[in-house]
Parts: sequence; C-alpha cells; structure tokens
Amino acid sequence: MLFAFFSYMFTKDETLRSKLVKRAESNGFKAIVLTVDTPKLGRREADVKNKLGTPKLSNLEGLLSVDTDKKSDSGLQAFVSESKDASLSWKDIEWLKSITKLPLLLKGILTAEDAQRAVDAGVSGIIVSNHGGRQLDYSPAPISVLEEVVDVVSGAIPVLVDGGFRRGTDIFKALALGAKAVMIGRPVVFGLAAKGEQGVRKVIEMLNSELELTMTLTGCPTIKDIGTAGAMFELPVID
Ligand SMILES: Cc1cc2nc3c(=O)[nH]c(=O)nc-3n(C[C@H](O)[C@H](O)[C@H](O)COP(=O)(O)O)c2cc1C
Repeated sequence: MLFAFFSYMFTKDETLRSKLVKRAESNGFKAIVLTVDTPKLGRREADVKNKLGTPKLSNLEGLLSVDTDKKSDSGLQAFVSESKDASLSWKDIEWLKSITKLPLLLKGILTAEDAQRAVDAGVSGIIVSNHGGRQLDYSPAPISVLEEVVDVVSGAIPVLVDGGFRRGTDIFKALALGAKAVMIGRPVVFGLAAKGEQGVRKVIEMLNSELELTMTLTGCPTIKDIGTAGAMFELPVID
C-alpha cells in the first residue's frame, strides 16, 4: 500500500499555514506530519563550513529552479529562520487539528512526558525522532527512548520511529519495542545519489529482505509475531 504524508512546519506567514494544509488535502495526502523539533535549525557546522546553498524560494515554484541563494553562512539555516515560526506550542496543535480532517502526527517526540501530552492533545500518532541526530548534539537515540514512549502511550495511538535505521535487524528491534512503523531518511537519499530511482528501490528492497530474513530466523511469520520474539533478540544496551 502506498500513501503520502505531508511534512509540515509552522511558517511565519499565517495565511500560508492553512493554504499548505488545504493543498495537502486536495492533493490526496493521507496525513499531516508536523515537525515539532525544529523551532530553529540546529547548528550544522558542516553546512556552515560548506556554505550550503538553497534553491531560491520566493515561492514554492522556486523548488524547480536550480538558482541558489548565495549566503556566506548556511543557506538552509537562513531559510528556516526567515520562514519558520519558532514559537510553536501546544495551542498551535489545537488550531491545526481544527482546520483539517486529516490525521495529525507529531514528529520529534523523545520523552514519555511529551508523548502523554500528545495523546492528551488528541493527535493521531507520534514519531519518535531526533531528526536524524541533525538538530541537537546529545539528544537521545530514538531507539533508546522508544520503549518508554510506547509504554506511556499504551496503544492509544500508533508510535512510529525514525533515525539511524540502516538494516532489517534495526527495523526488527524497533518493531519488537512496540513501534508500528519505521521511517527512513538518508538511506533513500544515498540510493538516489548512487543510482537514481533504481537506487531508491534497491535500498527499500534490501531493508525489506533483511527484515524478512530476520523474521524467518527468529520464527516470526508475521509482523504481529515480532512482539514476543523480540525478547530473544539482542537489543541495544541502554544505561
Ligand atoms: C536531506 C534531509 C532533509 C530533511 N528534511 C527534513 C524536514 O524538512 N523536516 C523534518 O521533519 N525532517 C527532515 N529531515 C529528517 C528526516 O525526516 C528524518 O527524521 C531523519 O533523516 C531520519 O534519520 P535517518 O536519516 O538516519 O533515517 C531531513 C533529513 C535529511 C537527511
């Protein structure tokens, strides 16, 4: 089954906020994923060092342009601080829920307390994520906090996870710890860079076949069976 989630961040431009949601709805997206861990961009020193350029984004069509904004610092950092609203809070989540019927998922939850608040706020799901470790040094690895988040949510809403999943065995561990799904970021980008569309397919096929092999070798015919078999599999040691 294929479906698309709309990746959403609060823009400073208030009219654009609802416009983007309406566009997502009319273009058939199945859910809104609100990123909650990026009020500002983390300090990405490699971007600064490499003077990361961004496409000229005077409007969304700008994405089609190959012209870049030449900034002395990271162009991405400049773009985020110019366009995104750093004051995002729980009341904005209430507003976002009020303007759409699409399920709303919060991406960037890393504590049991925030997971509980998300459930209380009536969102449809959460994504345990540290933004691929790209936002804040020393933020915990998502896999290390997954279990406590799953415990507190206790089945009220689905818990998804991302960050550092590179093997089918990694995915198996997350499913064993109670994640409903695992999301990937950089692996598909690596595949794309190496071999275009075929590379992306290859990455997904590799992860799928590794997961299937892990399931076979641990005696799990279906994803549902992973829960009990997870205990026999070596999980990360967490201090
Ligand atoms: C090139 C790139 C762009 C990203 N852009 C966004 C973004 O706009 N919003 C967001 O919530 N996360 C963004 N992320 C983070 C991913 O959604 C995801 O949390 C992370 O990449 C997962 O970790 P992984 O790359 O180890 O799989 C981006 C990641 C990469 C690599």
